[in-house]
Amino acid sequence: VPVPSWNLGPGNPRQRARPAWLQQYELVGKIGEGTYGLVYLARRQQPLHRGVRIAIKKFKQSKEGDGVSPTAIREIMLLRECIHDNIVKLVNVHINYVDMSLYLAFDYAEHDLYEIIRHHREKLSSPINQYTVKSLLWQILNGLNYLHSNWIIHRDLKPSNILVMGDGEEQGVVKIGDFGLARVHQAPLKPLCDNGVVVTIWYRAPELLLGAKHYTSAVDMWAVGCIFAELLTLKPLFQGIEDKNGQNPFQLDQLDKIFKTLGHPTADRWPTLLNLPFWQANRNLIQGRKYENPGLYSIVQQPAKSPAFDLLSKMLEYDPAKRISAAQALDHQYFRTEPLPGRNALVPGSPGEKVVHYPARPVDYSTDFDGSTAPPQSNTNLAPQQQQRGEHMMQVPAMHQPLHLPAIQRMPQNNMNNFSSVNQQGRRKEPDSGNQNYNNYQPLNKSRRM
Ligand SMILES: Nc1ncnc2c1ncn2[C@@H]1O[C@H](COP(=O)(O)OP(=O)(O)OP(=O)(O)O)[C@@H](O)[C@H]1O
Repeated sequence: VPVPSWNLGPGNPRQRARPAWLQQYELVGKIGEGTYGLVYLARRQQPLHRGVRIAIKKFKQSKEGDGVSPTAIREIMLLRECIHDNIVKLVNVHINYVDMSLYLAFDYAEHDLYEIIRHHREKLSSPINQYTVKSLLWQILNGLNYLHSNWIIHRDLKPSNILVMGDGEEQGVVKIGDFGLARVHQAPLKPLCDNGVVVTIWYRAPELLLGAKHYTSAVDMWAVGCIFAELLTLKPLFQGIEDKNGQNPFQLDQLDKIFKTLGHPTADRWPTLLNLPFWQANRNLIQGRKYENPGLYSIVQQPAKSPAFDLLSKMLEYDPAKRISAAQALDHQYFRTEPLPGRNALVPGSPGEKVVHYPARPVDYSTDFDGSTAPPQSNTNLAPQQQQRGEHMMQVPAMHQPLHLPAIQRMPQNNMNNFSSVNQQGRRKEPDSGNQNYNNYQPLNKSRRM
């Protein structure tokens, strides 16, 4: 890839200030901002991988200013141990010892479910085809089954954390990302009271909302159920309004939204309910309104007896002990009925169906690694293919400056009558890399397109 004339040369003092690790990349721009840092798009420069896109996460420093945060360290430890088709791959790690900032480079994924769902809802006004829904779900479960089999709970699954590969050899393959808050858990489960609650409110399992002291892998299955419903309807299933002043993790509105759709939980259906701290403490508030007629099937518009509805209701089972596991879900009838799931989720489900072209991830071309904004560059400096993509190579600066960046706007601006703008995204990080033997590794080899 030709380097634009205004790019930093090796003699430039700012260029020399770049750590060796960062010199392997040409920064394209900023693609996102999460709770713990910024995400950039860059291109690899090594001869064998020249031009290959990569997502670089720069972590904010911890508030205490005492170097790389424990969250980041935890993420890396997890990342290094995870290798799976459906888990985003960590390709490089760097700590800048000058300011103790941390950079992680991941394989770049052009799409995520947040944007795919939004495209169907706002641009196409048409549902995602059944084959795509099934293939996405199967791969999410496959990645999750791998994590759960290795005692890792994700805890922050939501559409923006489910990445999908764009054009290329892995097109349409799902990659679970953002394991910032995932932890290796070992039986017996550790108490979590010191951690606070971490799952974004819309995808948060009822036992967490009611103060359960332990996470189990069932919290991820609840989130997958919510994502499954959202894939079917293009709208978040339970859009509770977060009470930021409330007694976290107790979120009455979120619980109310769940109860309204699934009916009020009962001790018959969920015996350990009575032991949950906020159930007892807020009896009057919670039970003020009793919902008895679950309306899930009318919301997702699936026949109550269909395999899709059966699987969904098993994911949204109140009692975490009875909730379906990822391994069981992969074995469900839904995945054995036509259309069968495939490795490339983004191809049409049947001949004659139109291919959907999802838009490329929006990139803020003007923001640099340190968060500063570069003056607009003339396109005449760019190689033809860069001009076509509208890309500007960024100068990579010295890295000692604080980050003061506005988040990239990902909330829908209009056209959203039924879609509350409350905290849709939820934010956190991801992980991966290592090479261990995994007993439950399940390659995508079961269906017709694998
Ligand atoms: N490997 C990747 N390839 C492409 N885009 C990515 C990659 N990893 C993350 N992103 C995108 O970058 C954006 C920010 O990601 P990040 O994980 O930092 O935050 P988040 O998931 O939006 O929120 P939070 O970190 O608070 O959970 C998201 O849009 C996400 O889809």
